[in-house]
This record gives sequence, C-alpha cells and structure tokens, in this order.
Amino acid sequence: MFRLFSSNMAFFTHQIQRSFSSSVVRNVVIKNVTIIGGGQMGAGIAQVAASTGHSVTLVDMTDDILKKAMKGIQGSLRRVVKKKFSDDPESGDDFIQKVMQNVSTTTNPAAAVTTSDLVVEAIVENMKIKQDLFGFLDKMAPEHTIFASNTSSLPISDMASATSRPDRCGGLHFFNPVPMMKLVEVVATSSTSPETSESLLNFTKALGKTPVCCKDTPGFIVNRLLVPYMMEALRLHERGHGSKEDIDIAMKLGAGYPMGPFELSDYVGLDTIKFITDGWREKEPDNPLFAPSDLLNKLVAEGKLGKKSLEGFYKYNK
Ligand SMILES: C[C@H](O)CC(=O)SCCNC(=O)CCNC(=O)[C@H](O)C(C)(C)COP(=O)(O)OP(=O)(O)OC[C@H]1O[C@@H](n2cnc3c(N)ncnc32)[C@H](O)[C@@H]1OP(=O)(O)O
Ligand SMILES: NC(=O)c1ccc[n+]([C@@H]2O[C@H](COP(=O)([O-])OP(=O)(O)OC[C@H]3O[C@@H](n4cnc5c(N)ncnc54)[C@H](O)[C@@H]3O)[C@@H](O)[C@H]2O)c1
Repeated sequence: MFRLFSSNMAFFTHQIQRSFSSSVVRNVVIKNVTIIGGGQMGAGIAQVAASTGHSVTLVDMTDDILKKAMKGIQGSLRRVVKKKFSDDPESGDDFIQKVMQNVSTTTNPAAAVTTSDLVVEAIVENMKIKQDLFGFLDKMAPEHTIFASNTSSLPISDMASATSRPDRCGGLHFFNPVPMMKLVEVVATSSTSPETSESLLNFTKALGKTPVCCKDTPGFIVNRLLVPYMMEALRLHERGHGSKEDIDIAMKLGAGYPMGPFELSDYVGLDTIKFITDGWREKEPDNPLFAPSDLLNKLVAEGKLGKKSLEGFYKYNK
C-alpha cells in the first residue's frame, strides 16, 4: 500500500515538475542576461540591456578585457546622457551610475549562467568555438534559459545542435554601434519554439529596439545584402576603378549612406568581414559575390583590423 502511495506520489511529483518546467520554458520573462564576449558588440549589448533595467553579467577571457569593456560602456553612456539629459547633467550622472550598477563582470562563464534567463554570445565569428561554448554552457544553465547568438553569418541551427535545448536557441543579431542602431534581427531555426521566438521578440522590444523576423539563412537579411556590397567596393578599388576615399564619398553623398564602404568595413572589423566571406565561400565557392580580396587578406594578416586596432583601410587615433 505504502509502495503504491509512494510510487503514485513520485508520478504526481514528476508530472508537477514537468508541467512546472514546461510552463517556465513557455513564459520566459527575461530579466537576468549573460553576455559572453565583451568586445565591441558584447559591450554594446550589455550597455543597452543594463540601460533598460536588466541585470547583466558580462563575461570575457581576462579582467583587462572586461575593464576595457566597462570603460567603453561608461564612455558610450556619457555620449547618450549628453543628449538625453542635456539640461539636467546631475540626473545624467545618476543614470550612468544606476546603469553601471546593473552590470557585473566575470571570467567564469559557468558561474555567470546559473541564474540567467538569456545568454547572448558575442564572441569570435568561429563555429567550432561558438559550438564549444554553447555545449559547455548547456550543462551549466537552468532548463528555462534561452541561448542566443549574435553571429553575423553562421547558422544558428549548427550552434543549437551542440546543446540539448535546440527549441530554446535562436539568433539575436544586433548592429554596430548597438546603442545607436535600432534594428535587431531575431532569427528562428526550424527547431526554435514559438515561445522562444516570442520571448526574444519581447526582449528586443524591451531594449527599445525594432525587431525583424529572419530565417536561419546566411547573413539573414542585412548582412546578405551589406557584406557583398562592401566586398564589391573593395574589388572595384582593387580593379583600379576608384580610390577608397572617392568610393566612400560617392556612397555617402550619392547614395545617402552614413558611412562609405571602407569606413564601414573598418568600423565592423576587417577580421569579421573576412570570417564572414571566407565561411560563405567555403559553402558556395563559385558565387562571385563571395570572391576574396587580396587587399582584405593582406590587412588582416598584418593585424590591421580596422578601428579596433587603430588601423585598417584608414588610420585612427585612440
Ligand atoms: C557585420 C555585422 O554583423 C552587422 C553590422 O553591424 S553592419 C554595421 C551597421 N552599422 C552601420 O551601418 C553604421 C553606419 N554609421 C552610422 O549610422 C553613423 O555613422 C554612426 C551612428 C555610427 C555615427 O554617426 P555620425 O553622425 O557619423 O557620427 P557622430 O557625430 O560621431 O555620431 C552621431 C551621434 O551618435 C552618437 N554615437 C555614435 N556612436 C555612439 C556610441 N557607440 N555610443 C553612444 N552614442 C554614439 C554620438 O554621440 C552622436 O550623438 P549626437 O548626434 O548627439 O552628437
Ligand atoms: N563588429 C560588428 O560590426 C558586428 C556586428 C554584428 C554582429 N557581430 C558578431 O558579433 C560577434 C562579436 O563581434 P565583435 O565585433 O564584438 O568582436 P570583438 O573581437 O570586438 O569581440 C569579441 C570578444 O569575445 C571574446 N572572446 C572570444 N572567445 C571567447 C570565449 N570563448 N569566452 C569569452 N569571451 C571570448 C574576446 O576576448 C573579445 O573580447 C561575432 O560573432 C561577430 O560576427 C559583429
């Protein structure tokens, strides 16, 4: 009798746990966010999430990188409050202080995800490294945690396949500079659950951004159009058909772009542009849109990665 009772209890407890965990999974209200990678994108995402009241943990490989990221966030916030609190600088200072208090940093990703509702990875554009990270974090994060990638070009489904939660994986593709750019591409794979997509869409709206829904196709919407354009500008220059300065002026004044293609490539990072096109070319070697550029390869080999290394197509001051 007791055995029957206890086995029934075990059954009911199991059912309650299942329905509880599935309802948690269904309704993820994102409050605690872990961002992995404190480079230009990760720091920007952390800033925007913290500015909108989320509790953010920023993870990178060394304390020095994290210190630099926090300094960058503070600098960017100063630019934001200069506008937002132009006639009340004291409130601006308070705002910065509150936002900075919403961000903590660590070099320990396992500890960072234990209370996380959402993990956003913004590390190097390399599938193996991203898969290793997702596979590792999958074992550490709670069941309800959603994993999102900020990848520019890699299949989200391949990253999701490294986890036991493909239904809770998706893409959140932000644009550089994150505090200024209004768009976020929300990417669903064939395994992403509608509940996960909804949570991600609600999160982007809570950040004050405008989301668009994308399929898990190379470059989603923006990069599938923008990257071939930047590469064609490079090849046009390599053919001797225009100086980089003239091409930049032409696209700004003739097409209304805020930056020319060389300025924008430097801004994005030449290593990132190369990672993107090399990856696409591997899959479609004959597609002329993904043809390589000797000049891009040379600059990256020399460590001239654009604005972040103070030299790319152009030189920059610190
Ligand atoms: C490859 C990836 O996967 C996808 C991508 O991200 S592709 C890249 C997408 N990004 C773009 O296309 C960016 C194109 N460039 C731009 O929109 C603009 O040049 C820009 C917003 C970056 C800068 O604007 P611009 O007018 O040229 O320069 P600037 O005067 O310095 O800045 C304009 C305002 O933005 C603010 N701003 C610029 N960067 C900022 C930052 N990082 N943080 C906070 N504020 C910033 C400035 O404070 C300034 O404010 P103000 O109008 O009150 O003075
Ligand atoms: N640069 C852009 O304009 C842009 C725009 C949208 C998306 N993206 C994508 O965002 C991602 C990051 O790009 P970024 O420009 O910020 O690069 P970045 O080089 O500025 O920063 C990457 C950061 O990740 C850290 N990192 C690398 N491996 C790590 C690991 N295993 N654990 C913790 N930290 C790690 C690095 O130390 C570095 O600080 C890439 O996937 C890129 O394609 C870039």
